[in-house]
Amino acid sequence: MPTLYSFKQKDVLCSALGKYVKRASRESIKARGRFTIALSGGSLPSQLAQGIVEDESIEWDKWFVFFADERAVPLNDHDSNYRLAEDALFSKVPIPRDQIFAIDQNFLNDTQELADVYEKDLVRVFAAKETVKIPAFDCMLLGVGPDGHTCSLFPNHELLRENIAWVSPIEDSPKPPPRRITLTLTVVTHAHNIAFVAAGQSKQDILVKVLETPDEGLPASLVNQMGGDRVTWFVDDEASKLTVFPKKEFKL
Ligand SMILES: O=C(O)[C@H](O)[C@@H](O)[C@H](O)[C@H](O)COP(=O)(O)O
Repeated sequence: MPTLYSFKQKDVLCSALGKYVKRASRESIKARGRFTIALSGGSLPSQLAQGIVEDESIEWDKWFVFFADERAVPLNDHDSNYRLAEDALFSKVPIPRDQIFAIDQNFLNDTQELADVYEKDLVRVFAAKETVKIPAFDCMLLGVGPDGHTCSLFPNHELLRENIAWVSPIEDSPKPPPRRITLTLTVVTHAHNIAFVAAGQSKQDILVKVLETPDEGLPASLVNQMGGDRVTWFVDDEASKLTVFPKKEFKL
């Protein structure tokens, strides 16, 4: 069963998220010598940054950063998830540039190629598909949309059934921009630690659906079910106002 933490104030939420990520980083580096993390877009990069940028104990040189999803746009475009993360995080901490995996700008016109080339980056870091059937990220950081989408996995989309590719293209995202790439559900749910972050009134209804009526098969519910106790929700009291799902007290 997932863990739900709800915080009165957004800055306390961010600092708790930061503690969670720092612990995952410490434990992964101790166990495997590095920390592999996938970031989403939306408000997540700045929420994460608030909780970690000032921490001097983080071993940034051991971080390998991927994107849970990315829009097929130039890296300096306002729609780029990379740009969000660059502004909020990468520009402020010394993660080695060659350990930050952005999409390849040469393939923006062909989302299948864009996804395949990005998958090759995963293969380089996690080893070949023949050796590692599914890459296991140390930490997967996700947002959730009001429709229950997460990454670029949208409700009722055929992509939810993809179980061979690690990275898939999508050309018809209901949320603009339509052309994107995304980690597949298989990869997302295989991570050691999976965290959702949701804040504000606009998340009230979707939290009730995802946490209380998982049978609707929404992408965020599927991650919740498949990830089980590896899934942690960081929400604010505004977002969790309507849910009766049991909340835990945050202690780390
Ligand atoms: O690619 C996208 O369309 C966004 O990145 C999206 O997936 C985002 O993660 C959610 O909509 C939640 O965003 P917020 O947490 O900012 O509400």
